[in-house]
Amino acid sequence: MLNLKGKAVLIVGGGNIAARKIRTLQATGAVITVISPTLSAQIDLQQINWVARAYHPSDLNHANLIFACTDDPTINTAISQAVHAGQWVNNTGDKTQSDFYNMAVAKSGQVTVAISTGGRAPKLAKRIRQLLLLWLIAQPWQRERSERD
Ligand SMILES: C[C@@]1(CC(=O)O)c2cc3[nH]c(cc4nc(cc5[nH]c(cc(n2)[C@H]1CCC(=O)O)[C@@](C)(CC(=O)O)[C@@H]5CCC(=O)O)C(CC(=O)O)=C4CCC(=O)O)c(CCC(=O)O)c3CC(=O)O
Ligand SMILES: NC(=O)C1=CN([C@@H]2O[C@H](COP(=O)(O)OP(=O)(O)OC[C@H]3O[C@@H](n4cnc5c(N)ncnc54)[C@H](O)[C@@H]3O)[C@@H](O)[C@H]2O)C=CC1
Repeated sequence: MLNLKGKAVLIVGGGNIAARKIRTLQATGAVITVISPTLSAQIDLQQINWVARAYHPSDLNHANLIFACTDDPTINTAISQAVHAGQWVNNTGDKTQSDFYNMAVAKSGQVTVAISTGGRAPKLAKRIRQLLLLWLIAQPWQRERSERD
């Protein structure tokens, strides 16, 4: 639960995983910059600043939060190692090189439930999220709330 409104978030790489991270970040009001020679069709150009080239270490300047999402483990590692004091990095290909990582989030009405497997089984976290969401939607407080609203 980070408040990322107005924070500078840098995403290196513009593929499938970047697209997923961007979907989650969009709702937070973060200012998102993507550095990548290519961009997945799943990424909405209106929601990000796209710099269409390969990563350069100076790209890290001024970023609050960094996601290394390229398909090149050498680049992802270089990014993890180059972050400055006070910056937090998520190497999406290697949790041992990450200051933080992401949880699966089930949100319904006022309730948010986040699931972590400590990086051991992300697919299981996704499955649990899907089941939890079905359960959450069926709870009486959701109906009471929509009757009140
Ligand atoms: C450490 C972490 C870092 C981070 O990304 O923050 C991480 C790391 C890795 N994930 C890998 C694989 C997959 N990850 C997913 C899905 C999700 N992964 C997410 C989080 C995290 N993934 C963090 C730990 C979370 C935890 O504690 O469990 C979720 C929950 C949230 C999100 O991404 O925002 C999101 C569910 C979204 C949802 O709820 O829908 C799927 C399924 C799919 O894509 O459908 C697969 C295919 C699995 C398969 O096929 O078995 C690999 C192997 C890469 C490779 O080598 O191929 C690594 C690398 C490694 O293990 O270090
Ligand atoms: N954390 C997670 O949930 C998961 C993480 N992964 C990791 O994510 C990595 C990326 O996976 P995908 O997005 O599916 O790959 P992808 O092939 O769809 O995208 C890779 C992107 O990186 C860009 N790129 C490559 N070299 C670059 C450079 N030097 N500078 C800037 N951008 C560069 C490419 O242009 C492309 O846009 C995988 O290699 C794997 O390590 C994979 C599955 C799940």
